[in-house]
Amino acid sequence: MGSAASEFVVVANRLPVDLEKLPDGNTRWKRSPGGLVTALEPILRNNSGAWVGWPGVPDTELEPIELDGIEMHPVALSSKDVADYYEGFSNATLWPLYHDVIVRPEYRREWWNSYVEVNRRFAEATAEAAAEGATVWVQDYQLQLVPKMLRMLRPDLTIGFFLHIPFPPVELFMQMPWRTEIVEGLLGADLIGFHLPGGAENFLFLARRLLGHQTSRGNVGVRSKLGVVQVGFRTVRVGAFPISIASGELDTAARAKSVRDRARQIRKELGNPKKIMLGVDRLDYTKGIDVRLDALHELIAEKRVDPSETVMVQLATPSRERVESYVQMRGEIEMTVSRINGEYAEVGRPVVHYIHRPIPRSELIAFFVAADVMLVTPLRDGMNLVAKEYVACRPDLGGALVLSEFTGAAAELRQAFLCNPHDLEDVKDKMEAALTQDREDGRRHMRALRRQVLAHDVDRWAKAFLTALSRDSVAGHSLMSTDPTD
Ligand SMILES: O=P(O)(O)OC[C@H]1O[C@H](O[C@H]2O[C@H](CO)[C@@H](O)[C@H](O)[C@H]2O)[C@H](O)[C@@H](O)[C@@H]1O
Ligand SMILES: Nc1ccn([C@@H]2O[C@H](COP(=O)(O)OP(=O)(O)O)[C@@H](O)[C@H]2O)c(=O)n1
Repeated sequence: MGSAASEFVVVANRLPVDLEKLPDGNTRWKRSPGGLVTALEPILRNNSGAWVGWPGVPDTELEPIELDGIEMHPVALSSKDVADYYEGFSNATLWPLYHDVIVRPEYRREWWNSYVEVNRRFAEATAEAAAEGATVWVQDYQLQLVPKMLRMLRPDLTIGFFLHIPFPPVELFMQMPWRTEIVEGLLGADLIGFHLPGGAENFLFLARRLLGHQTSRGNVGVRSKLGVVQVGFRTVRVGAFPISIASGELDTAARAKSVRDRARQIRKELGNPKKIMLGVDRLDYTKGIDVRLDALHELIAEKRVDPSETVMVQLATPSRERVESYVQMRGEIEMTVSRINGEYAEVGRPVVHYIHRPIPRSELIAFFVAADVMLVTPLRDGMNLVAKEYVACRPDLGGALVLSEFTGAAAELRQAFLCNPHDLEDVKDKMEAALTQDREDGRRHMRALRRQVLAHDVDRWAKAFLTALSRDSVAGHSLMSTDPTD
């Protein structure tokens, strides 16, 4: 442990910034993709601490570096680690298994071995970075073994773990050949957080049935009524903490004149259509981009949507581009975009505008402000921050949100046009209803949605989790204790 060791350490697969190697041989840092970084970056920026993570490029050893007030501790991954631990076990085994087996998970021993080895490297790097008695917050499915490994290296630490994706139903989790090791790995934490009570309850059941631990029974609450697992003399607590966004910052940004001007300009560049529909996602098969495209295609064919008045913009950040299921899905989505445009576009006036590259944050906010209908249609999603970002960007009370019931966000955003992404007729009906909603009804719904998103921001999420974690370390709870953290 060095003298500059930190009292608060976040550990995540990625650093909040990726190192980019430029063609001229120079390097620069750019924002990493995904909602985990969106949520945690402002928290660490505002509370000094360290972040342990991979800098996003393989075979690169870097010294710790301070960026934007955060002490970054890069963990190096070789090209083979990236193939086996990141693309393999994390994103071709765990990701599909935890997202309801939308594609078939692959169980390969060499990927598992790499997962164990890389988790050990993260645990060792964290043990180095953390001060005596520090609080460490481990993030997500890529690092489920770290809590136990870290506890063995540093029993003095308080360790929290948060899972950003759904925790699957027990019957699906039981497929996992290394299911015992994963549950044991997580139980190294003092507090394990999930987005929703259902995930926490699934985990409690496994701790009881698979490992034979005594656990609390009954329902887990939202930010309250934690579950408990007794692991020898240690008590591990389990809870539901739905993540959110820096909603106040986005609300302010969306009110800026420059953003509103840009939103108007976007409308003009799109040909001033009557209605703009928007999708914003990493290009991932869980996000249901194909679902919304198919729904639009049929709505146009059935003459329920007029392609001369309505356009759709799909902003898709490249993601996990070498994983086979992602390669295949990209091909299918691009084919559908071409088919819709081939059948219904006019020269210079596409129906679907598709952008497959990251776009700057300010530009994204302007798109949220410009869009009449936001399409969030995942087949399964842990939370989905995009839905909350859209709502935060609508202080004008305009716009409408079509939201899949299979997102974590749907548990909170009840005033959206909720749809079942497995039922195309339902998606079509909700898209049509959102496009044709009465202005006053729309304002009423948006006001209710905004109340939820502005009141429950990412600071509140972090505070709820960290308060529960610190109480846990001091109080030493008994098996059946419940302890509201709100
Ligand atoms: O790091 P990548 O492989 O490029 O993936 C990006 C992130 O995707 C996932 O995000 C999840 O976290 C969000 C915030 O809690 C949540 O809203 C969303 O539903 C999840 O899918 C992944 O969990 C992260 O680890 C990745 O960094
Ligand atoms: N083209 C895009 C798509 C998403 N994003 C951001 O990436 C994050 C996605 O978070 P999310 O929780 O909805 O989903 P994941 O990608 O984390 O699964 C949001 O903060 C989006 O604003 C972006 O900046 N540009």
